Amino acid sequence: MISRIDLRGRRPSRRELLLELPRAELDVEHATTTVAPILEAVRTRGADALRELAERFDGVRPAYVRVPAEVVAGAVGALDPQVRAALEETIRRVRAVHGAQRPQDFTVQVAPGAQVRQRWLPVRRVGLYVPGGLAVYPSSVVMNVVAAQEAGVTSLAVVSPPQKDNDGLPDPVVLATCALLGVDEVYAVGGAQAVAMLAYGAAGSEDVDGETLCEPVDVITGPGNVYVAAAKRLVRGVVGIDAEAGPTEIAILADGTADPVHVAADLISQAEHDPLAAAVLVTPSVELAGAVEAKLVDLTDATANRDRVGVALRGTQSAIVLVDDLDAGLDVVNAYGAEHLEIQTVDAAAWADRVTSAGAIFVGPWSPVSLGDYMAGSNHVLPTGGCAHFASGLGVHSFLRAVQVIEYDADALAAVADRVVALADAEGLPAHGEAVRARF
Ligand SMILES: NC(=O)c1ccc[n+]([C@@H]2O[C@H](COP(=O)([O-])OP(=O)(O)OC[C@H]3O[C@@H](n4cnc5c(N)ncnc54)[C@H](O)[C@@H]3O)[C@@H](O)[C@H]2O)c1
Ligand SMILES: N[C@H](CO)Cc1c[nH]c[nH+]1
Ligand SMILES: [Zn+2]
Repeated sequence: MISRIDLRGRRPSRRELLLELPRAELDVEHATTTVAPILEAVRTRGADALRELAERFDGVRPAYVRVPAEVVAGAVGALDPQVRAALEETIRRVRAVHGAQRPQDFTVQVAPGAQVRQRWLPVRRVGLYVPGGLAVYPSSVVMNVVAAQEAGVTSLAVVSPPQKDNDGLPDPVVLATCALLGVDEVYAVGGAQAVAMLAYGAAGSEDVDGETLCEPVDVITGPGNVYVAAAKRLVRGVVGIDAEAGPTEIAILADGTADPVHVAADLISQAEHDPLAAAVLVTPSVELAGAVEAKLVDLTDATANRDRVGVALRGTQSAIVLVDDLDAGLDVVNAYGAEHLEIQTVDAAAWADRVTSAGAIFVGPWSPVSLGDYMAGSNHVLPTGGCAHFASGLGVHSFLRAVQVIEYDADALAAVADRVVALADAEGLPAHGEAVRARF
């Protein structure tokens, strides 16, 4: 079912690897043509367009576009106690890790009386996307909200698609998780239309035409399908966005010591997200490759989302890549830049230290990706499609800006006045120098 790519006997360059490695055929650029009219409809027609788009894409007309605060708060009462306990532990761990992420302000005295300070400021208001198409994601509420709260953001709006089986409200556990985190601004809006509403704001409350339904935000974060990714690409510049976090990817670098059942189970765990999800095993062990192939067949047959898993594993985005040794395997995973990379080898931590590109790295046999999805304390909103080569996963930094504050006294300015004038003249901008001279 899963294809093989055999790189044994040769050491492809990075350029060749990028051509040969499997990758989801996800055309975000093409999807922008589908979503551009959706953005325009929401920008110009607000709540009316949101209700129509929900009917068209989610199959339900939501009773409320903005979920009433009492409905959000009331969802906690209906939570299964075990799910509530699990959510509370997740929140505790994610908060502990994200609380430690806040960068320090600093002041540098560059000369006597001359100082430059750097302050980190949270953005004013954020829009947090929580997917809800093929599956629902209360855990993504935690990842988005806790990161924003730990950055110091005070105005948070959560959006998630209306669910047919919840009267057009978002998933009940999503609502309850918002309430547990103290968020009461929640919208039953999904897909590109949610991104548009957050970026441009929207008018048209439940019963008063023209009244503001949603104020625009400064930053939009969160994972989603190709339409969500395309909409985020289109509104970048109107608002800030995080890295593209599209269909899930897992790569595993494993040697002959890895347990084939663990490797196969971990590949399947991420393949169940989406028919476009990518599962890639990189190994020098032909025995492991064969055993994993066999286990993939057995475990896929037995799993609930077998149809999605089967499509994802057979797709051109998934493969078992055979290499000569772990050094060659490291070249492969570094060129691939997976959203999630597991290292299941002897001396796993040492191999992990040599990884240069991955959204998150899971080290050794006891750190599966699904631990990170829910409970590790790390963030599960991670860059996909090779974006890990230049972008980080979601974190406190996603909601912060650095502002430099410059303060010189008279002597400190006088000490460099001639130098400023020299540079201003060299650039043909003498008024810059005159602005300094005018002070003396
Ligand atoms: N990278 C990460 O950090 C991360 C984390 C969690 C989930 N994910 C990924 O997020 C994705 C979630 O996708 P999903 O579909 O389940 O939920 P989603 O909420 O992203 O998408 C559902 C929405 O898509 C829109 N839509 C559906 N078909 C459309 C069409 N033909 N035209 C325009 N809009 C359309 C609808 O408005 C619907 O509300 C999965 O691919 C999953 O792997 C990624
Ligand atoms: N694996 C997903 C990130 O790509 C996150 C997730 C949430 N729930 C389950 N999994
Ligand atoms: Zn997952």
